[in-house]
Amino acid sequence: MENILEVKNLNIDLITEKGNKKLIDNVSFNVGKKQSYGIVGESGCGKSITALAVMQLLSFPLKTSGGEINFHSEKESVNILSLKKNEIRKIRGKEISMIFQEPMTALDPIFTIERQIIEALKFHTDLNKKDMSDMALQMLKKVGIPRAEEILKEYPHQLSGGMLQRIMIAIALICKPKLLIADEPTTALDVTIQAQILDLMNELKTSFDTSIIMITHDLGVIAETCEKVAVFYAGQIVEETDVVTLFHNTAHPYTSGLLKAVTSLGDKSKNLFTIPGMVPAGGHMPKGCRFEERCNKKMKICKDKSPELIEIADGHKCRCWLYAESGDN
Ligand SMILES: Nc1ncnc2c1ncn2[C@@H]1O[C@H](COP(=O)(O)OP(=O)(O)OP(=O)(O)O)[C@@H](O)[C@H]1O
Repeated sequence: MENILEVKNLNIDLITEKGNKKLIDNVSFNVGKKQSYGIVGESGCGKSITALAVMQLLSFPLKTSGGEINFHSEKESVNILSLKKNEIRKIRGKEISMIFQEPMTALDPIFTIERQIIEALKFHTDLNKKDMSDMALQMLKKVGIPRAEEILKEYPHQLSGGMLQRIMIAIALICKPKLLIADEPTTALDVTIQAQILDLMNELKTSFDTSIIMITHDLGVIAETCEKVAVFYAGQIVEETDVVTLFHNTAHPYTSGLLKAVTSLGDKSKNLFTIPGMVPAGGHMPKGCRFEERCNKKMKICKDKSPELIEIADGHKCRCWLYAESGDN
């Protein structure tokens, strides 16, 4: 499979008066053309800042401190990290779009829905006003908005959270981007609306041939939408594989913990399972495995030495001493 995005040894630092703290540590992954790639992990693992780096949207006190983010459009291949501001603007919103968790804060309360949808068209195309309005209308219909003509003239506060998220998707897709990054797109919504939005994204992915990076803390969302998954923990990838293997042949104890937490939600006879402890904060990483303190399979070596991300089976990578030859007690 050809790749649309190749992230190589990405490092992101937090700049502080006492020096820089590494928040993302040598993260590498590839997203295939037309593929849905999931990034999953608890809050604070570095999912969102990785996505912001792909859009070149990190701002002080965060900065990329190494690596490459190679984006392969139809026309050319570019390293996003080396693009100037005017160059990334041509890609952002056109070739790569992003949907955020909170549509209400991402939309501007003082502009109509129509104005917000055609903003990207104005910037990236030479279409006249009538054609832009027609496209906005068609797009609203595509994302399942009823009374689309009327809604175009309305303002964000007049619409429900589910409707606003559909509008965010319409804005993100209006220029037919090759890559769509969805950062917790359903977290703020009711469960039934969540399912509708995920169905819609799956449908649109097929009709627009878009690759998707789905960022979530919810393995249920991953199961519904993704083909390949990276599990993030404390600024590193700890497991990467196809979605079926992730659920049926789980390797990393952290992934097992996340899965156990989801399955215990559906079983009323059991207490809710949570992984004990917390994700270590950036700049305070332990010397050994970052998950060691919380791990129910830890060995002596885990405290002393950090494991590498290695291929444990075809296309299945894991960062855990359980799978390394030298991982004896
Ligand atoms: N603007 C910022 N200033 C300082 N630290 C930040 C900033 N943004 C993120 N961080 C830190 O970077 C780390 C990763 O944050 P990030 O938001 O990427 O996590 P996440 O996995 O996406 O979690 P969430 O789902 O809560 O957003 C965290 O330790 C967070 O505190």
